Amino acid sequence: CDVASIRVPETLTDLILELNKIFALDSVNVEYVQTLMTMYKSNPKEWRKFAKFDQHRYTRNLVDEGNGKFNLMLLCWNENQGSSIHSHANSHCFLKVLEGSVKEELYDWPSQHQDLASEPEQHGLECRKISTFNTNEVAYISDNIGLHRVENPSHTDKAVTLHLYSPPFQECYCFDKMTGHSTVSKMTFWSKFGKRTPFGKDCGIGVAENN
Ligand SMILES: O=C(O)CCSS
Ligand SMILES: [Fe+2]
Repeated sequence: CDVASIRVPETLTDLILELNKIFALDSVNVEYVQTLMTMYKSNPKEWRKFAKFDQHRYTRNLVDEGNGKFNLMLLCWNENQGSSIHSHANSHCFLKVLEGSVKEELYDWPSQHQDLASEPEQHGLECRKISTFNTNEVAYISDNIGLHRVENPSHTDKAVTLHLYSPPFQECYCFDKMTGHSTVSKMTFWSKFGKRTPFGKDCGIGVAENN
């Protein structure tokens, strides 16, 4: 895409409006979306109202439902909080860092043909790449790229990330690193549009991991 022709989204509201326009179309231009999300310069004043932290696990806070075409959400990671290894339900997943930085571990899917005679630990998942994304940078993943695990590696600083999933999804697979076994994980929201959702229903992917 011709970067020069992209109108820079000055505010989070601009970005959301532009994303709604883009996803109203039939096909998704991943590079365009990634460029657009990168161009938005994070302004905490615009997203603070969605940023809710939990001492036990990272929180998922719904910001916009993209007219049914995507979910846009703010994830808040206290020090050393992270997700499990997970997939993305055949959807696009864009992740922009709004504050701090996050570490992404990329994994291959477990091989379909597990040699059942071999020991379970030989079915483990191999981390094929580790990346760090800093404020305003945007990561992209989809199931045909692989699985990943995201965490806030800092012992001193929080992290906030903006995630866009299209099509939206409510559950995904999360994987045990040692055995490669997967379970279905239902994903819910700690808050929606800035308001706390009914208590007890909030959970991210898999079990909270404090590294
Ligand atoms: O809880 C989630 O949506 C996964 C965060 S890393 S894409
Ligand atoms: Fe993810």
